[in-house]
Amino acid sequence: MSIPVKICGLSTPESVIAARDGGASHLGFIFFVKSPRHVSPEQARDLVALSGDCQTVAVSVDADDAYLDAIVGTMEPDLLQLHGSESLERVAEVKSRYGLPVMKALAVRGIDDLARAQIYEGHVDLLLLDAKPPKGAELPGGNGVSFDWSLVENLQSQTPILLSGGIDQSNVKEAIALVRDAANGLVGLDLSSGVESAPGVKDMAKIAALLEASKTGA
Ligand SMILES: O=C(O)c1ccccc1N[C@@H]1O[C@H](COP(=O)(O)O)[C@@H](O)[C@H]1O
Repeated sequence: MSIPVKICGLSTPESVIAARDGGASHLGFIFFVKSPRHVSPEQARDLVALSGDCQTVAVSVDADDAYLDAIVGTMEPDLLQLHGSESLERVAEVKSRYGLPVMKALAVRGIDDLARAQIYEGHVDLLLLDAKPPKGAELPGGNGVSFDWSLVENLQSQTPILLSGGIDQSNVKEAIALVRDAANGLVGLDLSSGVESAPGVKDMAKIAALLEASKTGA
């Protein structure tokens, strides 16, 4: 059984097509200027035109209304991923301003971080668990690091959750098994640097291989 997989940080037509044709459920576009994966709203709009049946996701980090207006108005995403320290109040504002589903990313290192997931229950449409960035990292996500996945055993969420952070060829089987065995809300995977040959440079063969693994589990 295939599980939902979001391929994030897409910035070229080739990578969008590889993710789409490989069977990705979601395509993510990064709006964060410090990221090597950053795209403008206009670039994203042109890439979204190639997205087929995939859900398109605009990833922002503590963005203000003006920036979100430009992103939403130009790219017309299906889903907004909030990857900063957006409060419950900000999440509610964003949901009502755009009328779009929201996925809140949470940075996890220890068990206490998972408790915060509970706060967003019922207020967001999806949660994404990513590893806390390493000390000194410029990016809040896309750092290719994983948290201790055994922590998710402690989770009980009614809100669907994507597992994220450092998923690549070496650990994708374990990640798929976690999702397939889960009775706690984990429904799919989200990955970015694990399908790259260099920061921001997607590798089409890696995209195809990881998506194939999500179908077969092998
Ligand atoms: O990828 C980025 O550059 C990025 C920048 C700002 C916010 C979020 C970002 N990426 C998100 O982080 C996860 C995990 O990435 P990785 O697989 O560890 O490289 C990714 O899926 C994006 O949602």
